[in-house]
Amino acid sequence: MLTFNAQADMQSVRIGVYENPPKIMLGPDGRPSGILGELIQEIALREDWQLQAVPCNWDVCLQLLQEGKIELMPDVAFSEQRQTLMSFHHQPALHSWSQVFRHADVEIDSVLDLDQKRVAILAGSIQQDFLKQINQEFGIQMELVRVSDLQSALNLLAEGKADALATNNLFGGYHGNGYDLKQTSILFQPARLFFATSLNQHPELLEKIDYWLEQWGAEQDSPYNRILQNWQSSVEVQVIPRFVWVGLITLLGLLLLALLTMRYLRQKVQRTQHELKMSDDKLITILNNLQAYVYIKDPQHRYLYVSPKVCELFNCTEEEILNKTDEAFFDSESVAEIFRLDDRALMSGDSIVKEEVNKLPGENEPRTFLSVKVPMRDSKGQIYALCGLATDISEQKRHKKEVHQLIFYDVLTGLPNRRLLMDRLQHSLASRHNQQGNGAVILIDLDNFRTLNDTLGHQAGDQLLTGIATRLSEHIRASDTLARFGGDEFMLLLEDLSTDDTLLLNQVEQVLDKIIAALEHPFRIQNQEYTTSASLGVALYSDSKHNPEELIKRAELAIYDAKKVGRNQIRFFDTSMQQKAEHRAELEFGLRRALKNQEFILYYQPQYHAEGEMTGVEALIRWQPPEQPLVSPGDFIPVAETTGLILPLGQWILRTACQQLVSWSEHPDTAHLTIAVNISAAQMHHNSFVDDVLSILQETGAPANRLELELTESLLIDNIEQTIEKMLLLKAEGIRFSLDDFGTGFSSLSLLISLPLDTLKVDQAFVRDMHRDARDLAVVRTIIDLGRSLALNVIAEGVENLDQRDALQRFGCRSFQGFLYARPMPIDAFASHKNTIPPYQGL
Ligand SMILES: Nc1nc2c(ncn2[C@@H]2O[C@@H]3COP(=O)(O)O[C@H]4[C@@H](O)[C@H](n5cnc6c(=O)[nH]c(N)nc65)O[C@@H]4COP(=O)(O)O[C@H]3[C@H]2O)c(=O)[nH]1
Repeated sequence: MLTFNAQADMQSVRIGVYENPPKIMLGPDGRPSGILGELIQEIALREDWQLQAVPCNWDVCLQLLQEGKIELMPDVAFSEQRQTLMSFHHQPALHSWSQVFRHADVEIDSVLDLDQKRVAILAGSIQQDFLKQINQEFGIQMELVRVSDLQSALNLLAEGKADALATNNLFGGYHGNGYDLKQTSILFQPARLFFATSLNQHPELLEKIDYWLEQWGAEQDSPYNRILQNWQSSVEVQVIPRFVWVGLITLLGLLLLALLTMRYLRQKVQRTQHELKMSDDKLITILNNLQAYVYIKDPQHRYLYVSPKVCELFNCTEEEILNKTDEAFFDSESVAEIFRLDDRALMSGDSIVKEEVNKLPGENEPRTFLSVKVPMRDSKGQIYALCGLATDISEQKRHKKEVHQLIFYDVLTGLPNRRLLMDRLQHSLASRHNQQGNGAVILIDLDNFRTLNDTLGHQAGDQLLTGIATRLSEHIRASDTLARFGGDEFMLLLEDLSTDDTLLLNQVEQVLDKIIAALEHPFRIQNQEYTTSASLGVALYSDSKHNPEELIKRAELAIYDAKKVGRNQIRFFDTSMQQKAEHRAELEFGLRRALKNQEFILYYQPQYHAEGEMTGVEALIRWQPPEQPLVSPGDFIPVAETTGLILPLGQWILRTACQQLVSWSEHPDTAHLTIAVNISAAQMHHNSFVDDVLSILQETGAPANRLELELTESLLIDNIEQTIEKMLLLKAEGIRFSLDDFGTGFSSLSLLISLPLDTLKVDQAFVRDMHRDARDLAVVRTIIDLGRSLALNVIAEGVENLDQRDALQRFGCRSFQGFLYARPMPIDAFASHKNTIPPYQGL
């Protein structure tokens, strides 16, 4: 609070005084001294202020000012923050800057030298804040020793408890000599010094100070300048001349720039360090989780680094592995190979990628590693180590092998399968350009395999197939390929055979003999001896013009031909087979079209009783292609049977015959006539045969007892029980059955007895030759006798003349069919047909 001297109206102004020479201090007379002390005395003199010095240290002075216990505080550097607490005049009372002064014994040239140094500072001063920041910005560890007054700081320096002092330049300069202080180049925070009042208090005091400073600043010989000059002798720099100020600002700018640069660099270093740490961490995480073995070895194969996976593999700790070579971990053979590859990479300087197969002691199976070896170079390009990355691919390898086995090998026999054989054949044909030598494919088809399967079961079949595979494998060369080609088919591919035709045939025949011989010996199937045979089809090749499919087809054609003759046959493919095959293909195509375009016609051949009366007809199919001659069934029925076209064709025949029966049933003259329809094996064995026949009967309304189904002996070979079952079902509906071609096959009497037959047909081949061949005559008589004894109707077909008819009748045959009476004819011709053959006169 300002007080006034009542007598002289003098304003009492209390000023805080602390020891900061040469700027401010308490004079021996108890009055403010130093530059600012004397200055304020000069002003007080002129303004009639009764100046009262209140001794305090910096902190206490500030406190007193806040509390209003002093009016003025000298030597206050202006700052934005202080402006919120105190009020300042405008004209700076003094300029100064902060500077680090070192003890003469301590080396400090730059900010970085402050690291680990004890620097004394006035507690709460602006130097304190700044130096704290320096610590942070530069990442140095400077110890800030706080003191309540600057004298204490000097004492600490004198006692060796501080290495440096950060203070204003004036104070440092003033005490430089006395305390062995040396200026450093660390200058910072230039400051403008003012007298301050508590915030917004006593503006009149500040106004007066401004007034006098302005006055005196302009005068050369003003009290202000005299004070400065007086103190000049005690400090090296008292007032900063303008050019020094500019220099200082520049210096400061540079310092700030340096600081900023340093800060930027430091941040960059920190960032880089951080990034390095991050990538280090990342790298360690990656290495720890990598499903690969990573290592670094020196040129002597000693491990310098191993990833955790390597430790796992060797079942050792990192310490146990480092400095050891692979000799400690793999078997000797593996080690030799590892060293060889390591050395190759180290010597050549090139990376190596290789599959390594190494065996670890104690493991039964070797492991396969996909290994990458990369030589490591120093800054001069010298190789100093080898970095490796290996992945265990054993599982994939095994898996790949299994998949390969499944794709290319037959599961049952372990032989190559069709696919692999085709592949090898393709390869063999493709390499014909470069190689001499012919080749052959031999298709081996087991006879009666189906019967074995049906009678003894699939296991027996499998046993035979594996037995055959083993036996045949023993008789072939390593360069030949034996494959399982299908159910009961094997294929043998012979390569590099002679180019001489005769020699080539000899070679192939030798192999065929070996195959036949190998199969001749009985096999042991389910503890029984089982003898088998095979049909062999051979196709030779000598150039690359063929493709694999074509060659296989040729072998199949040959085997087809072999099977036609019987079992246990060998056939070489020849071009006539090819022609036949092509003809068959054409026929098949034509038949499909014929079915669609309804090019078929049903012919009827009458059957007569001995008395001359027509009893029925045999329906015989004809194919009438547009603008082409009629095709007889002998040419197309076999193709229809093998292609399955017989099923739709058979249905058409049955339906047409049934419609004819319906039409005849409407006329008394024809109502008694029967129609015999030929049934093929494929039709009979088809699941829906019975249903198909019955539904056609129902659909057409034909009388079932007028329909006769003609079966052949060969049809009865397979599935006899099932065939009988079907016959009984149809017979129950009134349908009749006749057996064609009886005597041409091998049917036994017991089979004949078990069949629900109505008619037995004497095959036309026996009838034709009965007068030329006594054996045929005997067969004819036997069949007729047999039929009669079984109470079957016996009909002879192919009767061409009266001699034949008469002889047959003499033997007891009562029914006839043949050109003698009529040829097969279309229905139109049938209406006008009359029997002109006189009855037998002999009886
Ligand atoms: N040399 C001579 N031949 C005579 C005489 N009498 C009849 N033939 C012929 O003998 C064959 C009798 O028929 P198949 O033995 O059932 O033999 C038939 C039969 O197996 C089959 N076939 C004919 N039509 C059909 C049919 O509709 N369905 C089925 N599945 N096969 C049929 O085709 C074979 C041949 O039929 P086709 O050529 O019509 O020949 C017929 C017939 O024309 C004769 O006195 N002398």
